[in-house]
Amino acid sequence: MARFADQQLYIGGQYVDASSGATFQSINPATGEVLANVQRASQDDVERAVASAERGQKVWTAMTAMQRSRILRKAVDILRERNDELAELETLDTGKPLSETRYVDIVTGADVLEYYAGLIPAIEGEQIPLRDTSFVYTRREPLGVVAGIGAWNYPIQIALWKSAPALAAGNAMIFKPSEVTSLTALKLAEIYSEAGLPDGVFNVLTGLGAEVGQWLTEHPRIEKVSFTGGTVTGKKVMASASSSSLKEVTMELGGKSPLIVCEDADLDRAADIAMMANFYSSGQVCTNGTRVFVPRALQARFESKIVERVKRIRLGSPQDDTTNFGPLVSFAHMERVLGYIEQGRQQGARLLIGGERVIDGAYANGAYVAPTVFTDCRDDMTITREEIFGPVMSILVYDSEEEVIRRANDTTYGLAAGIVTRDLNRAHRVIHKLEAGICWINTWGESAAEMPVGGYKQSGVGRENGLTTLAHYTRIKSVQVEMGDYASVF
Ligand SMILES: NC(=O)c1ccc[n+]([C@@H]2O[C@H](COP(=O)([O-])OP(=O)(O)OC[C@H]3O[C@@H](n4cnc5c(N)ncnc54)[C@H](O)[C@@H]3O)[C@@H](O)[C@H]2O)c1
Ligand SMILES: C[N+](C)(C)CC=O
Ligand SMILES: [K+]
Repeated sequence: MARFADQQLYIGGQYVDASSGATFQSINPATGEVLANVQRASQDDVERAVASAERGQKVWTAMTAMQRSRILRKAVDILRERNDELAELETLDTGKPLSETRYVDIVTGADVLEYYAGLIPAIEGEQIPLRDTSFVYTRREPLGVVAGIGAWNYPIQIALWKSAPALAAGNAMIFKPSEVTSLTALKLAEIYSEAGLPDGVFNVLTGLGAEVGQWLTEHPRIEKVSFTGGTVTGKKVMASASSSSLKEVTMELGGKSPLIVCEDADLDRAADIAMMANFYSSGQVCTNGTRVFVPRALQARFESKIVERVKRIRLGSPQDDTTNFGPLVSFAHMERVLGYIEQGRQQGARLLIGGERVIDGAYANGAYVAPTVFTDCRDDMTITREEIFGPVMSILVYDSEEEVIRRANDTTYGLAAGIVTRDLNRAHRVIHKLEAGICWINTWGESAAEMPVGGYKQSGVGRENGLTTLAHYTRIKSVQVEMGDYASVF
């Protein structure tokens, strides 16, 4: 018996049954409990959602900018009022501790929605003078119906980071959450309706990526897909988006990001940054700095600071307020991470701490993996080349600035990078040479609404948040006006 009722689709401002008749389960990874049977959208349901979105978008875009801004700001207020309730649901579905979800997941989503709601009246065109009798003006028009496809690690935040700019720009969105964590995206749909969003402007289709995700990506009347997920999947999405209707894409993909500790760094600060960059959300954060480069002379001291901090981690039940390290998102993901840890051992990395599944007492019912640190890692190891997306830190040593920059960039990814040093000349000199889209100096992880985020190389295409993202949910129409004569050569 599931904890919650069967979860339906959300189309046209209401819950509706999927026509597939099929469901999948959402599981609480801390206990193995079945949270809900979630309906799987069919291709007919995708058609229903697109038709509803087209109708809703016409109502939405006919409103004034201030009317749209007020509705989205009302949704912000409701999100903040319901923060704790939504956090508890997110914790159940993801396994992330309440000490995170109460203060980060809904908060950072609502902040981005508030940011874009405020920008709606600022969406403007230009006037370009040509001559006394003629000028051009431009219009920034919405794309129409767009799709969002989310990953499982920050479900409601990702749904908000995609829908906020899309709706602010006057579009309607069909959002597919990850089938691993589908529950809070449906609550967001409820909240948008409660705030006054016209029916059909935000729809949620729960279902599998290879089904619903694919159908959305290929749909000829969907103008853009904003995708968050792994690079392998992202390439599939980009291929079908271009081969189907040449729709625009935003890709927020994987990473294997470097954190460079310099010999003049405050080593306690460097260790604190490395801990947050590897073990927050049990290591399931795309931007994590999982390759920690340390000067050879500081290796032993840095290792001991890391070990003492890992021993302080409070692994526990996500519902316990004192817990700061929960299970991984699923048992399948746990097995993937344990497989990487085994490869690290086999390929000669030296295990400093962790390295196994946690099965003491009740933890045996959950997908718990101990926070793990390898050292003496080489650039050619699987654990330093592939994204693990779990609580596994790899420490590598280096001897010169030139060498560490070269090695930090020696990856097909380019999502994030960071450096810890007291020398700000060196900080900017090195950061400017690192091939990454999201960079931090003497810090790690903060991602304000104003900060555009996205990857270089195979970590992504386009950006989320910041001014630039709003522009990418509009298209420019240029209009030339001629007030003088018109001469034909015929
Ligand atoms: N760059 C970022 O902002 C960011 C943020 C969070 C997670 N991620 C990345 O996401 C990955 C982990 O998330 P995940 O396991 O959910 O990723 P995933 O690629 O397995 O799935 C992501 C989404 O894509 C859907 N999907 C799967 N196959 C599809 C297809 N053929 N067509 C369309 N959609 C399809 C899934 O159903 C899911 O909703 C990691 O690589 C992580 O780095 C990146
Ligand atoms: C946390 N988030 C989604 C912004 C980045 C990657 O996981
Ligand atoms: K789940």
